[in-house]
Amino acid sequence: MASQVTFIGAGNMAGAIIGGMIESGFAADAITATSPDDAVLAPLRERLGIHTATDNAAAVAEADVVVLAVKPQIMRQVCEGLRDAAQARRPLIVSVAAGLPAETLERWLGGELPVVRCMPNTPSLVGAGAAGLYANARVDEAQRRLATELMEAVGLVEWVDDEALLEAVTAVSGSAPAYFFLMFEAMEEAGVRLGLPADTARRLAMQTAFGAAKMAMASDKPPAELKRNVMSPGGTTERAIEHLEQAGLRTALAEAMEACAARAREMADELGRD
Ligand SMILES: NC(=O)C1=CN([C@@H]2O[C@H](COP(=O)(O)OP(=O)(O)OC[C@H]3O[C@@H](n4cnc5c(N)ncnc54)[C@H](O)[C@@H]3O)[C@@H](O)[C@H]2O)C=CC1
Ligand SMILES: O=C(O)[C@@H]1CCC=N1
Repeated sequence: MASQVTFIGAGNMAGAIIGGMIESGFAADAITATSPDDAVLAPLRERLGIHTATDNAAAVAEADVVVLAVKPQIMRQVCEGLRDAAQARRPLIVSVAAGLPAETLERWLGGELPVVRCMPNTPSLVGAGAAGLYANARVDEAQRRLATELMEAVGLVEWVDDEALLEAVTAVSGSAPAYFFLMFEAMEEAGVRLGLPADTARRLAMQTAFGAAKMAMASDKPPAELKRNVMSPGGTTERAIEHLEQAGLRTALAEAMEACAARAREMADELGRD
C-alpha cells in the first residue's frame, strides 16, 4: 500500500506540492490535507480528489509522512496539538516552514522523531519546483528515499548535510520565485513605457525567462559565457548590461539574499524560544 501522506495546512505551499504530486501520478487516495477552515479544503477535495480533515491529530494518526505546512508563527501551537498522535504513530515529519530548526520541531512534538526539513518553492505546482532537504539523525534510509520521492514528484531535490545551509537554500530558491516575478513586473512596466501592450510585454518577458533557464540548464557553458553570446560588441545588450551592472543589480541581489537568510535565522530565534 502507498505511504499515507498528511499535509497539516492547505495553503499556497501545501497546495502547490499536492497539485504537483497529483499531476505526477501520486494516488489522490494516499493524500490528506487539513485546515481548520473547510472552505480552504473544499476545492482540494473537489478538484484533486484528496482526503481532507479539520482535525489535525486524527489525520496524523493514520499517516506515514506528516508534512507540516502551516505558517511558522503558528507552528508551535499546531505541533503541540499533534504531540500525542505523533508520538504514538511516529511518522516521518517533513517540515516546509522557513527558519524552524528540526530540534525545535521535535521539542514541540513531544520528543525525538525523524524530521526532514524541506525548503521548497511554489513552482512545485507545475512540477518545476526546487527544494533543499535536510534530515536529522533519526531519519533512516527508507524515509530519506520517501522524502526524495515526494519532492522529486514536484521538481528538483538537493540534499544538504548541514541544517544551517537551508537558510542559503531559502535565499537561492525558496523565496526566489518572487525575485523573478518582480523582474516580470518591472519588465512588463518598462515594455509598456516603450510602447508595447501590457500582455504582449508580459508574454515576451516570461517566455524569455523560460527560454533562458531552459537553455542554461541544457548547456555546459557557464551563464557568463551564455550572457556574452547575447552581447554583440557595441550592440544593444552590452548597453543594457552596462546599465544593470552600474545600477548595482549584483549588489542588490547579494544583499537581498543575505537579508533573506538572516531573516530565516531571526525567525528561528524569535519563534524557537521557550
Ligand atoms: N509560500 C511559499 O512560497 C513558501 C512557503 N514555505 C513555508 O510553507 C509554510 C506555509 O506557507 P504558505 O503555504 O505560504 O501559507 P498559507 O497561509 O498559504 O497556508 C497556511 C495554511 O495553514 C492553514 N492553517 C492555519 N491554521 C491551521 C491549523 N491550526 N491547523 C492546520 N492548518 C492550519 C491555513 O488554513 C492555510 O491553509 C510556511 O511555514 C512557509 O514558511 C516554504 C517555502 C516557500
Ligand atoms: O516568505 C516566506 O517566509 C516563505 C518562505 C520561503 C518563501 N516563502
